[in-house]
Amino acid sequence: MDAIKVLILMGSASDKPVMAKAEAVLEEFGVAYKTLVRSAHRTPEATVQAVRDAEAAGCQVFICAAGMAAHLAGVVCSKTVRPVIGVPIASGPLNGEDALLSTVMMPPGLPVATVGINGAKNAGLLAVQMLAQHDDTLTEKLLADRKAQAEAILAE
Ligand SMILES: Nc1c(C(=O)O)ncn1[C@@H]1O[C@H](COP(=O)(O)O)[C@@H](O)[C@H]1O
Repeated sequence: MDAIKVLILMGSASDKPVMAKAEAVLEEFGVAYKTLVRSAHRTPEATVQAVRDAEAAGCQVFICAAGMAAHLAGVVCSKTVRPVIGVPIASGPLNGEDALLSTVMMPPGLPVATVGINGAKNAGLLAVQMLAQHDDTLTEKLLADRKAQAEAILAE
């Protein structure tokens, strides 16, 4: 795996359209990332291997997206002490409420920073904010982004 700062994992290729918003944020901020489809349920060994490979490649933050019984973020969290951001995906008959609860309700000792249902954009921004703790250039870009958001509102 080439050097990366963020690994995006998603439980199914059907999650890709939502997760494109996280990829767009990382591209906008110039953060090196990789995206893989891996499932804690369907490909458990490959999921663990992806975490190991990503850490060896310098990964600092994991973003894990899954719908329905969303165990991917929790399993990744069990394999790393890097921050894990969980994105509950709206899929299946419960429209993401199942994924939200199964992602956010981690047992004490294993935190997953969970964004809203389909909150892929915020997951990307949160990853950038984590990386910005040790990167002044990213901090400046985040401040410019907040300013642009405020100006867009005030111009309406
Ligand atoms: N929740 C999980 C996990 C997991 O948690 O490991 N693996 C796949 N999935 C989710 O199942 C949903 C339906 O998947 P399919 O569309 O492939 O049937 C997807 O939203 C996926 O993230």
